[in-house]
Amino acid sequence: MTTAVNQPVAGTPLIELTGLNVVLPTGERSEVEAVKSVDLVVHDGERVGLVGESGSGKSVTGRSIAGLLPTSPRVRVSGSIRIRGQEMVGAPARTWNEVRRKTVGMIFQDPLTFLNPTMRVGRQVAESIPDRRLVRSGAGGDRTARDRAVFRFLRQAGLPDAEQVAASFPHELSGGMRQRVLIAIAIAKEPSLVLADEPTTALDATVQQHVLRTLDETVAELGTSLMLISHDLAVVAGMTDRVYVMYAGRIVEEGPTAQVLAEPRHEYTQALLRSVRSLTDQDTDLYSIPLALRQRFAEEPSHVA
Ligand SMILES: Nc1ncnc2c1ncn2[C@@H]1O[C@H](COP(=O)(O)OP(=O)(O)OP(=O)(O)O)[C@@H](O)[C@H]1O
Repeated sequence: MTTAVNQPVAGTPLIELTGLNVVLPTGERSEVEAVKSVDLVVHDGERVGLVGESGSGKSVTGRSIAGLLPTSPRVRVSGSIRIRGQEMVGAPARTWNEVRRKTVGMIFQDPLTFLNPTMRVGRQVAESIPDRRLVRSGAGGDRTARDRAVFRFLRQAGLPDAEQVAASFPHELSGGMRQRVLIAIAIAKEPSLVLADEPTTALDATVQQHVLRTLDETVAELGTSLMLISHDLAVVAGMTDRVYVMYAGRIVEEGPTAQVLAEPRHEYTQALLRSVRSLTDQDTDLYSIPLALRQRFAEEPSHVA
């Protein structure tokens, strides 16, 4: 069967979750309803945030979109996951593989669990470049063309010393560099959606800001959609147009990011915002909350009451 999961379909959202429930086993006789009745939409070119405290169900929602839930037969998924209009609940593994190859590029919190420790970085990026991309660029599929593309993606992901990075093993790179490698791998696939789950949580503040900037610029350059999962409102405020707030497995609030931050309706969102506002006001980078909020509100006064 041929699927067309990477082809835009007029009037059809790129991602559409409807009444999604995910139950995961937590022990021999116990389970958790990690995601409850979630409705969520991402359109082509949109930047959407998913925020909430630890354990609220953000990652499980993200993994549902990438078909990366645990494989146990005790995992129960109900409701609907449509990708380019195609129902994915119950879809065979090969359809999910195709989605991950062409449509959804994921960036995880911990690159070391994703990267192969025994393979040089360049080869890992090379393997994610689809042949069709090289052929379209007129380069054909030969080794040199692929190497050139690898260096280009690494540079695009904020690694100017691309040749050296490509020749390295993951453990030879810093945390920030590894995270950029994941960005390179994700964008090399030319996905319709970059799904970044806490992409910078493990990094220190300065590196975090650089990596976020790279992700921001790269997504803008490629015109892909972005779904950014974070417990950190600061990150989401600076980089998304629309935000979903999750609490205890449910979406409790959704709207334009500036509006949700300016006039949070749900008490949980208000509490999230209060805790962020009590943070230091000394940050000066775009991706630190006080400034991010100020800039957002300054740029979009129509959203502010
Ligand atoms: N592989 C798993 N097996 C069993 N339960 C899981 C699994 N992954 C997550 N859970 C549970 O599902 C619920 C939602 O977890 P999830 O990881 O989606 O939260 P989160 O909002 O992403 O939190 P964090 O920011 O800490 O990652 C939690 O109760 C968690 O313990």
